[in-house]
Order: sequence, then C-alpha cells, then structure tokens
Amino acid sequence: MSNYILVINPGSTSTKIGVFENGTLLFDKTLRHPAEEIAKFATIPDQKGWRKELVEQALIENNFDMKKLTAICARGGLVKPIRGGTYATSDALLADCVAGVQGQHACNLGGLIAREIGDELGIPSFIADPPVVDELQAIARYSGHPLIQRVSKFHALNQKAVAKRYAKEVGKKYEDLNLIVCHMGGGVSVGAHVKGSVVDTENALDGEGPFSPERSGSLPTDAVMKLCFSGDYTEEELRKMFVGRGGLVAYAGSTDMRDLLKMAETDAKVAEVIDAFHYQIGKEIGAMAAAMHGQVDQIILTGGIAYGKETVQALKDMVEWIAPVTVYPGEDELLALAQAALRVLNGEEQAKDYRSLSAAHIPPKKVQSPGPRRAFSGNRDLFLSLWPRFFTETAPNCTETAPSPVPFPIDYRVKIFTPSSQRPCRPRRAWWPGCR
Ligand SMILES: Nc1ncnc2c1ncn2[C@@H]1O[C@H](COP(=O)(O)OP(=O)(O)OP(=O)(O)O)[C@@H](O)[C@H]1O
Ligand SMILES: CCCC(=O)O
Repeated sequence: MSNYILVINPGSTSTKIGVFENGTLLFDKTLRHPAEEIAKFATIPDQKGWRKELVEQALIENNFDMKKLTAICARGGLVKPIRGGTYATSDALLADCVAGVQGQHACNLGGLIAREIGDELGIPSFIADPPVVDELQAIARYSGHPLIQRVSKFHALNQKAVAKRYAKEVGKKYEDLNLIVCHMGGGVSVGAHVKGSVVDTENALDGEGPFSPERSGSLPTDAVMKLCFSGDYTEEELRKMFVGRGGLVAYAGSTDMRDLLKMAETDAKVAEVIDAFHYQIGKEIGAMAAAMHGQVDQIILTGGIAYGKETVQALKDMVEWIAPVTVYPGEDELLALAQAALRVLNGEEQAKDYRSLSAAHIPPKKVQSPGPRRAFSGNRDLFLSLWPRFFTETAPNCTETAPSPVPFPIDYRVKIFTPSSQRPCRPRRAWWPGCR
C-alpha cells in the first residue's frame, strides 16, 4: 500500500514543501515569502494560518487531492532539548512551538501547520530531528562558567540524514559508526556522531562554532561585552550583527560562496576571508576528532557549500589525516522528513511522545540571580541574552539546584561549583521551587 506524505520545511523567507509516495518525491515547491508579506505579522506563530493556506493552495495547483495523504511531517521547532527522532505533534509540543521555548524561529510553524492539516484530514502528524536535538554528553555541557550552560542547536535533520545515508551505503548501522558531520550552508555546524548520538556539537544558532556565511560563530567574550555596554547598539542590532549579518557577509559583503569564490580570484582580501572560513571549520573538525579520542570512521561534508570543490579540497587538506572524507553536497531535508515519517508508518520506529518526555525535559527557568545584578546593571540581561539561554544558576548561599534540561543520566548540577553552605536562601526572591 502506498503512503502519501506531505512534508513541510518553513524557513525565514520561504516554506519548502513536498509530497512523497513512500520514498519517492511526487512534487515539491518552494513558496517564497517576500519581506513585506512577513512584515504584516507581529509574531511568527501569527503566520500559521497564512502559510497553511499557501501550502494547501500549492497542493491544489499540483492537482493533488489532499484526502490521499497518509501523514504529514514537518521541520520544527525550537522546543525543549530532545533526542533525535520522529515526534508526534502532541499538545505539549505545540504549546512549546508557540512559546518558542528555545527561541522564535520559522521552523516553530512546522509542527503547528502539520498538526492543523493532519487533524482536519484525520491523519497523523509529526516533526522530526528539529534543530534542538540535544544528545550532548555531560562534559560537553560545560561552558567555562556555571551561569552559562552549553546546549546543542544544529542542523540535526540534515546531519542525521546524511549520517544514516552513509551508514546505509557502507552496509552498517548508524548506531555502529563514529562520524564527524560538517554541515555548511547559511549556518555551519559540526557534529560528533558517536554510535548514533551527537555527543558534541555547537549551538550554531546562538553564537558558537566556526563563522558561517551569515553568522559570526564564537566571539571573544571581552570584546562582545564591550560592544554590549558601549551604548552604540540595541540588543536587536547586536543579534542581527552576529546572527544574520556576521561571518562571510560581514567580512566580504556576500553570503553567497559562489560569488565570493569568483571575487577571490582577483581580490586577495576576499581570498584570505575564505581561507579563514575553511581554517575555522577544519579546526572544529579537529576538535570533534579529539572529543572522539580519534576514533573516527568517516568525516562527512554536506550543505550547499560542499558543492564547492575549493572548500572540499581545503578541508581535505586539513582533516583527511583524521579519517577519510565523504562529500554529500546540498541537503535533502524534504526527503529526510518523508523518511522519518515512513519509518514510523512502516513500524521500523515508534513515534516518540514529547508529552511524556517533557517533564524530564523541563529546562531550568531563565532564573535571574539576585547577586550580580548591581555590577552589570540592566545591560547584564542584554549580555546574557546573546549567549545560550539555559544557564543554570544557583544562589550563592543556596544548596538547591536546577533540574537537568535533558533526560539523560547527566548530573551537571551547579551545586558542585558553589560552597555547600546550609545557610537559608535570600528571602527577598524565590527563584526556583525549593529555594524560598
Ligand atoms: N556550487 C557551489 N559552490 C560553492 N558554494 C555553493 C554552491 N552552491 C551553493 N553554494 C553555497 O551554499 C550556501 C547555501 O547553502 P544552503 O542552501 O545549504 O544554505 P541554507 O539552506 O540557506 O542554510 P542552512 O543550510 O544553514 O539551513 C551559499 O553560500 C551558496 O553560495
Ligand atoms: C543551526 C540550526 C539550523 C539553522 O541554522 O537554521
């Protein structure tokens, strides 16, 4: 029996859709959303009805009868940290997509639209491998300061898809391989896939890792603090500067690697920027190899920039001594979504239940420590907000700790960094349960 699957991948300026009959694409379409259309909506969740109508219209234009659909699978959203896999669009998941518990991003609309269409048709709807897939090992969560905890936000959908594709091609299971996957698109992320879990990667959305065509990646803390407190920029301006207008576009004026490679033929400065881009990515691959104790079966390069032979050669020169390199240029996130739904429909995998996981996943609230407020005044919030959000805090004289945001046997409670004083917590602020 054929399964017909609608897949939806909402991005900031487009919604990509596809209809698959089992694993075969029947048709796809990129629905472009001009800035002036997007600007009509105050928030991302407000765009739901409008984008949903555009999706339905595209199916009609392709003469596809929606009643034939068996399931819907979407990319999304910035929900709580979860393990990779296919998740049913439960109410709890949708509430977190609306709230944007790890940030507002167009992919939060994926689950919302999928569920609404699915409910209308009486068919199941899913999300798969959202950017907040978080399988970090405990030691990878240390940032260097207990107020800031590292989290994983990366191209999980494409990274996992190409890793599984490689495993299939060599006749092995993803869960039996150690792979470094490097996605190079508008953003760049490098993941250490150890036996099916991404035990280290960057928070590529919020300012970690190598710079990319449009993101600054990791920046020196002191310099960032100076910008934050300079009074010259608003929080929003700085965010745009680092995520959206940072990296290659900031140095060389374009996010398009093809243009930059052309420019580099006659412009030595642009050529050096591209060298630096390759250098940072190669260095990050090396870091992941060390995190994996050198036990790397294969390095996989993927994303649009992996089409460029210059980039592939530069990275091979830097990292091929670690492990052989396979190149899967571009990304096929639509196919990855269809396959994720199919694995569930065929009974190869069970859809995960976000609701039953979410209790264990509740990240610590963004708790404000009463202590350092005076030192940083109001701008402290601005500074911290540029960094990974789920910093776990504990009061200087409080022995309570915040819960782990992930369901793994990880206990990185901040208590270990603080004197285990039994003095009562400061009475002036209750800032998490049990610390009153
Ligand atoms: N043949 C090519 N050679 C070199 N670079 C290329 C080639 N084709 C596309 N690219 C580059 O790939 C980049 C876009 O990649 P991609 O389409 O994967 O990004 P995206 O989907 O917009 O962002 P993300 O992958 O972060 O979600 C651009 O910089 C583009 O210039
Ligand atoms: C880093 C997660 C995905 C993206 O770049 O949009």
